[in-house]
Amino acid sequence: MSKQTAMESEATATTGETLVEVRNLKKYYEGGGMFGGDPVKAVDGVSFDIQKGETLGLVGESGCGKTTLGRTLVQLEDATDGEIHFDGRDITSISGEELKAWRQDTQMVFQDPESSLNDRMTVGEIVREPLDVHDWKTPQERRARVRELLETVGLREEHYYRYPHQFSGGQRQRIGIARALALEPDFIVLDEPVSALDVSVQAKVLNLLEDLQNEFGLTYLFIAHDLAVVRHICDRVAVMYLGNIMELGPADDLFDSPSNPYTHALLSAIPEPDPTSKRDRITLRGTPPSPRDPPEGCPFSTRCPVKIKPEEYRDLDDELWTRIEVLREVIRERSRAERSLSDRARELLGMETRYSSIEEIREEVFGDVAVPSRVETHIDEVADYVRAGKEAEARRYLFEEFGSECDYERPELYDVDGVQSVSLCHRHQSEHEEPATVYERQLSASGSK
Ligand SMILES: Nc1ncnc2c1ncn2[C@@H]1O[C@H](COP(=O)(O)OP(=O)(O)OP(=O)(O)O)[C@@H](O)[C@H]1O
Repeated sequence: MSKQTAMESEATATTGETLVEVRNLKKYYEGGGMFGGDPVKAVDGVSFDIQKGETLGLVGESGCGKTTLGRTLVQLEDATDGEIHFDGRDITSISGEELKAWRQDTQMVFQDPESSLNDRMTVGEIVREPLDVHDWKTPQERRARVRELLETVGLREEHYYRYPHQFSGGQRQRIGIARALALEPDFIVLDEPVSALDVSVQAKVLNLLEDLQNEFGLTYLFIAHDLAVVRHICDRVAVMYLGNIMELGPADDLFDSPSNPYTHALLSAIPEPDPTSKRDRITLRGTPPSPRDPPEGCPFSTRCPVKIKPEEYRDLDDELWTRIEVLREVIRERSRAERSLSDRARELLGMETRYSSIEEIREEVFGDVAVPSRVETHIDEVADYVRAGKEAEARRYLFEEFGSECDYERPELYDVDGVQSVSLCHRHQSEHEEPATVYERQLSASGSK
């Protein structure tokens, strides 16, 4: 398995002509409130290319940064750092008239056709607005263009003077698509374009999007939750977690043989259409960390079921290792939670608070497993810190004692499956077992119990 930088691996990810090149893109939202606080790292250094005419899918759990990435690509948000090249030009550094001219080439279609269309404007006015803003040709030509666009998306001429609320969800989404097409863009970000629609209508809108792509040579970034839809419509798929792209590859390869531990987990959560088929389900513990306080190493390290153990604990039983990880997660959650003044007061007075004592946590986590003394002494230390109210120190202690490269080193993107797919995981280094191998072993062990 060859190790590459993100730039190198993405440059070779696909063959065709490149339209969009994204390099180490970051979008941070500065902390609000009186004291500022840490920024929300919504997009935290992503690199990828989009080829002309392709549909790149972007998937991941709610809050992982998909919409922010889409909005930043079309410059509805300013990038905090990094570069976005369109046809070779870095558009993060343009402004004024140049930016306005470039905006014609890129559009965004939003999830909710209910709220994204202005109900006080007629359909004709909504679709015509971008033409007016850009002073496109003459008023007569604009009207003719709108009529043509309505027909292109399967609406009728008489719809011109109606209002959005007079249409169904599917028809409203067609209005949004007609508006996005008005200035003949090259690139469209589709942000959950069919999620709000009935299943029967979803297929029609997806077919329309595919037809439009073929007719006008459009390039799409398709953001979605529904993995079945993504597999159907996308050429390649990028999997996002906590502001990072964990894996990117051709749709069929990624769905049939995922490389990244997070992709394995995400795909295992898809309901199986055939009830007799037995697919192993991977349950992830805990919740994703706050994007204000992401892990230092791999973004997925706090929840990864196949995380690399540090050298000195490689012989430890998997079950005990999982419990140590659970303890780390509990302490992390506690150090993250804001304790109210009344909680602090009750604690100082020795009264019951909503926080379990470290003794209770210990009993719950390690009560039914044998803990060797070389581990126990460290848990004792951690308990002392927690009793003294020093959760941050307890967390640090656990990090230093039980952390591995997954905790303290950010992985590179590695080539997996030849040159088409890349995955962000230390396990792709030759000295480690591949994620799929470890998952298989874990699943066969749990099956034989
Ligand atoms: N304007 C903003 N100010 C501060 N934080 C924001 C802002 N917009 C988004 N975020 C935060 O950035 C992170 C990424 O949000 P984003 O909406 O991009 O995720 P998403 O993957 O699109 O989620 P969903 O699937 O629910 O739409 C979240 O933690 C979100 O709370």
